[in-house]
Amino acid sequence: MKIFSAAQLKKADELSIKNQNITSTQLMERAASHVSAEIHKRLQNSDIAIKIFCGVGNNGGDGLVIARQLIEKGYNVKVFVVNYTDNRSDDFLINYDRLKETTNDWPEYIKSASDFPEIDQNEFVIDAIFGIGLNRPLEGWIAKLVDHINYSNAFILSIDMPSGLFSDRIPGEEDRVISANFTISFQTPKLVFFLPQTMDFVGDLQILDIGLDREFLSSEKGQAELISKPEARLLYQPRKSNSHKGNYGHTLVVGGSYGKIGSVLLSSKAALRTGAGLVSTFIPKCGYTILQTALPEAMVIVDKNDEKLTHIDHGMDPSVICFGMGAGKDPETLEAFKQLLEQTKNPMLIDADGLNMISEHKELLKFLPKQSVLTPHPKELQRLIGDWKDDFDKLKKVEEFTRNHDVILVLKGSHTFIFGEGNIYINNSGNPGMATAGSGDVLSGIISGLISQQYQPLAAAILGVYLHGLSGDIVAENRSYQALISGDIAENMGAAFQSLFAD
Ligand SMILES: NC(=O)C1=CN([C@@H]2O[C@H](COP(=O)(O)OP(=O)(O)OC[C@H]3O[C@@H](n4cnc5c(N)ncnc54)[C@H](O)[C@@H]3O)[C@@H](O)[C@H]2O)[C@@H](O)CC1
Ligand SMILES: [K+]
Repeated sequence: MKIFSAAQLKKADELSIKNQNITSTQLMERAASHVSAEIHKRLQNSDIAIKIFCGVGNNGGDGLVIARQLIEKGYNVKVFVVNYTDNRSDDFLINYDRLKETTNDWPEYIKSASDFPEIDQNEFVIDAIFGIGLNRPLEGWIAKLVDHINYSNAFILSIDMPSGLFSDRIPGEEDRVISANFTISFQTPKLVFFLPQTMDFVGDLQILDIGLDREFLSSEKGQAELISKPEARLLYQPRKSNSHKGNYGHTLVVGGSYGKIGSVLLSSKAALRTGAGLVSTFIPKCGYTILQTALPEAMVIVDKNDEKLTHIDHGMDPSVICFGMGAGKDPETLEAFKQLLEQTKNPMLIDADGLNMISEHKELLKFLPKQSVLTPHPKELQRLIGDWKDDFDKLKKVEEFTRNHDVILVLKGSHTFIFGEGNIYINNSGNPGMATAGSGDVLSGIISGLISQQYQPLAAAILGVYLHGLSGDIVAENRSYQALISGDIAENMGAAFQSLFAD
């Protein structure tokens, strides 16, 4: 699903009105009807007290339509107009009149802090104060109203965006933003819903298709693309029945040091479970018995050194090399890594200490094979590209980095971002249980396993990240977030592949 800016959404809005020959009031009615139907489905005629806070623009207009429709269904609704200006949007005014025709309990006006209603924690608050039209931080009593709502502990549903959240910048530390439990957003998600600095304001997220212009939505380039099952499924390459292991490539996993052989084991197992035809490992001698015993499907070649990598003479022609897990940063390992980079022409996957060595020796960047996949977590990224001002600045800097070095970058996080070929992809699978040791090693193995099966590196990164999260979701469902360990993610890749096509 594409993610559009506020300006693009406004354009989609206008085009829909024109091409579908409807009025903006009709579009608002359609959008808000989807929301009230959703609320009705979940509340099931409950008699919970609903307080709807409406701004005086179109987000407030949505709130008025939702209020009218819920009142018509018999819900206990009280409407408050957050009167931040005397200028009302046309659709606000039309729906204000319609609401007054529906109920004798007219909206109350909030013009200062003395007008704030009490909000009980057992009530249900709908936040329709500001949407994508927000253009400056909230001030004065409006900022205080946001605190008042947030501190009530009532359940908060935000319409389109949590009020106070900008669609194109990070709020300042003093800025007030509604902390929603749930956000229902129109047509496409907004980029800020997925950025680490702003995602917590959003709560659970639901996107409602309000029928905006299809042609525009499909032809317009988005700011980013959200990867859920339908998008991931499109990347999948079926296996031919007439094939042999040679068709699925050879992944060479290089890494490990004394005490850290498990990382190589996890990556190798994940590559095999993802479908790599052959997996070999190159590790220090101390890991030989461990690997041969724990993973008999993998071949093992050992370094001359017992405890660390010093000379990576693999003597093979692998489809992809997955480097860095548990490798450490010993000077001899650094030298061996440098030689490996110089010798390798195929795209590589570089993780963990591979990334750290590059960060400390930036001259290595020029030896990176084109289209290699780098998989940093935020700290590793910071070492690699330096500091950033905020999450928007980070996106810009990573895009520049991937362009300058012709690489794919997978920025791991609760929503993992994948950067490549001028685009940003945001992963929508996975769960907090996956914040566990070795989870990244498994991801490296999965992506390498896909590259070895001739997926393009970018496609391998996007699909690999999605499958990794999906497998983690399947494990968490059976085992809980707490009990999930990274080996489970590798073990459950089969269920993840099956789930990709389950519905
Ligand atoms: N596809 C779409 O774009 C649709 C949009 N609709 C709704 O319309 C909303 C956008 O409506 P508007 O453009 O009227 O904007 P908003 O309702 O978000 O904001 C209203 C106005 O408030 C003023 N304002 C901004 N920041 C302020 C601040 N800090 N303090 C005081 N005043 C401030 C601005 O003049 C702004 O235009 C969407 O979020 C959505 O809820 C829906 O009705 C249907 C379809
Ligand atoms: K809102």
